[in-house]
Amino acid sequence: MIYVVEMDVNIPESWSEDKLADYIKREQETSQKWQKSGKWVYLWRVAGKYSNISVIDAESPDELHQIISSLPLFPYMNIKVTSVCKHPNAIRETMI
Ligand SMILES: O=C(O)C[C@H]1C=CC(=O)O1
Repeated sequence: MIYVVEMDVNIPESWSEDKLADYIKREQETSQKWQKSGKWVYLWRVAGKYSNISVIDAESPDELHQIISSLPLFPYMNIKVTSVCKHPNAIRETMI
């Protein structure tokens, strides 16, 4: 199943630079692990916002939740998930 996921990140103002750098480093390691697995297919920055739009190819809603909630910044995100399927007029055979 293909999911389009928008993640808005809200970093608490009280965090030190060191704490933020630690989270960002672990966030990178985790998201790149999923990207290398092939399940996290696209990761784009939303221009002008601390947000991303991602395309995740997960087997089920449970697996999607496992992927997203493994991110260290997960507790600090507002997340919108849209499940998509092939459009009947799409000329490409594959969705991704
Ligand atoms: O920076 C972000 O958008 C948050 C986060 C989600 C994936 C990733 O690598 O970082």
